Formats: sequence, structure tokens, C-alpha cells
Amino acid sequence: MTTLTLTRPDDWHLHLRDGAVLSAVVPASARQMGRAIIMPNLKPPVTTTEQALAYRERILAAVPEGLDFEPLMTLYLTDRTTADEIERAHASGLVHAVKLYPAGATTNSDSGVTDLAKCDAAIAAMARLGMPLLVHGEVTDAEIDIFDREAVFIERVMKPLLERHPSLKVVFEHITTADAAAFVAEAPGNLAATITAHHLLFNRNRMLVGGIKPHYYCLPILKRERHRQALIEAATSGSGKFFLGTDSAPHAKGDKESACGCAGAYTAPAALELYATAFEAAGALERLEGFASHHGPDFYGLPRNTETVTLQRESWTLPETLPYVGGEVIVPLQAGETLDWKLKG
Ligand SMILES: NC(=O)N[C@@H](CC(=O)O)C(=O)O
Ligand SMILES: [Zn+2]
Ligand SMILES: [Zn+2]
Repeated sequence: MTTLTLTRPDDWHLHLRDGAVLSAVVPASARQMGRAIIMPNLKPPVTTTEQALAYRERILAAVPEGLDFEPLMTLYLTDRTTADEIERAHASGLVHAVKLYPAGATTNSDSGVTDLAKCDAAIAAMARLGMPLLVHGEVTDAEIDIFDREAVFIERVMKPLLERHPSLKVVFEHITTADAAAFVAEAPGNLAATITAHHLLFNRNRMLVGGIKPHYYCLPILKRERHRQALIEAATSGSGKFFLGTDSAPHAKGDKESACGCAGAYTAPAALELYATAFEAAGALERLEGFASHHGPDFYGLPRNTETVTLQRESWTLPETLPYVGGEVIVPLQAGETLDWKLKG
């Protein structure tokens, strides 16, 4: 196979940051994706509909001329989010989901939820309105090993949440374990999951063998090979419960290559190429379109895109760095390495 044409994909989990960073990173996603669910973990976080709509305008202003890219906005759930705010968000027609960050679990999650019981009214409103709750699924308990935090989250938080709100639509974001893949596959249709390209391509050896590679450090952290294989199985299964979410998370080179490096992999510039590589290695390229372009909109109740994109079999090398802000640069995942697929146009 030398070309692969598919319905234009969407990215159901994307970080674009704000301010001057937008013009550095929005074009990369707009070139590949039709729409993207925009993560609200800014400083300060996007907690109101008004903030989400203003942020949306700033993103749209950074979309290059001639490209059609629709940011699907989200709110950042806090202990103080009200049912009224959820109603306002839903009524806007532009805010499509609400994000749960357990306080302290990941980048910019300090204002996150300390106890889900405090959000009960907001979550009940979401269940009533059919608005999905997007979940960073890791516990923050200092006693729990970082490699076990997702599996423990299923027992301690995800199961009780779904029992209390059985009709709530939930997306288990960026799943990284066989435990999460199995839990989602066996759950009713209101639970789905996004999977990143990097968790499909790499296990933790890639980050830790032969020297520590900070650009592979993200949260949830890369796991052992058995888990990567379970994710591949889920993504290529054809199940509508699994869909594309890059979790592309830009941080300046200096913030990654540091004694205390930030979590996040910048994958947006070659997102589709990275997914194609993973699907081809699994002998499942024909399943890429469902995962990348159909399952996400179907779950969110949005129309599928009508345009197409074409991947071409062509060797090319990812740049070592890309321009970021204020003279800084950013390192894309797999910088300086050769990929076998390239998006045309
Ligand atoms: N995935 C990451 O490692 N980082 C994300 C936050 C997140 O999605 O958890 C970021 O905002 O940098
Ligand atoms: Zn996260
Ligand atoms: Zn993320």
C-alpha cells in the first residue's frame, strides 16, 4: 500500500496552551485534524463558559488562512463548579465536555477536584444533558506507585463514579494499561477511551534504557510492553469505544530537558503519521479510519467530517526542533527520526 485516504480525523484530546504559544502549535493540528477537544488546563484554568468562549476566539485567530479547524471547548471541573455553569456551557453549543483532573495529578492540575462528592450536582447536570466527563484517570495518593496509579483509579474512582451516575457519558482519557483497556471494553456504551500515539508505539524502555529521555516522559507514564500490546489490541479492535486523542502537550525544550522536567509529549506535527506507524506495525491499517475519524464523533454525537486526508508512504525526517515562543524551541516526539508515512498537502 502506498497511499491511504481516510475521512479527516479529529483529535479528542489536545493541549494548545495560550498566548503566543497558540501561533506556534495551532497550525500543526489544524493541518491534520478537522476538530479537536481542547484541554482547559491553562494557568488559570478555564472554569467558566465565558472563559472557554474567549479562549476559543484566541485559538481561531491562530488558525492559518485556508484551513478549517474547529476547537471543541471544555470546562475544567473544580470543587466549586455549579450545575448552572454546566447548563450555561451546554447551552452555548460550543462547550462540548468537562474535564476532571484529580488535584495534583498532572500539569496545571492544582485547581483540580479534591473530592468528587463536591461535584455531584455538576455531574448530575452533565448526565442529564448528555455532556461527557473527560477523566485524567490517575490517583494522586503518595503511597501509590506511579506505574499503578491508573489501575488503582479504576477501583477507587471510576467504578464508584459510574455506579453513582450510570447514564453519565465518560471518556477515560489517554489510557495506558491493560486494566483500563479491559475495563472500558467490558463497560456499557457510555464509557469510552482515548489512546495516544506514543502509548501505542512505546513502552517504558524507550524512556529509560540507554539514558533518560525526557521527551518520552508524559503522564500517565509509559508502561511495560504487556500494557502497550493491550492498547494496540483495543485501538485496532474496531470497537467504537476507542478513539484518537493525541494528548499532544507542548512544553519548551528547556522545560523538558531539565532536572525536573515537565510531563507531556509534543506529537501534533506528525500525529497521524505516528498513529499510521502503530497501526501498520499491528497489521491493521484498515482499522485506522474508524479509530481516527469515526468513533470519536459517533460517541460525542457529532457528525463525522466529510473531507478526506491522504497519507503517502514516504520517508521523511522529523525536525530536531521547531520554533516555539520568545526565541525558544520545542522538540517534537521522535525528533530527528525517520517516519515512513507522510500526510499530503
Ligand atoms: N499528558 C501530560 O503529560 N501532560 C499534559 C497534561 C495531561 O494530559 O495530563 C500537559 O498539559 O502537559
Ligand atoms: Zn491527563
Ligand atoms: Zn492531556
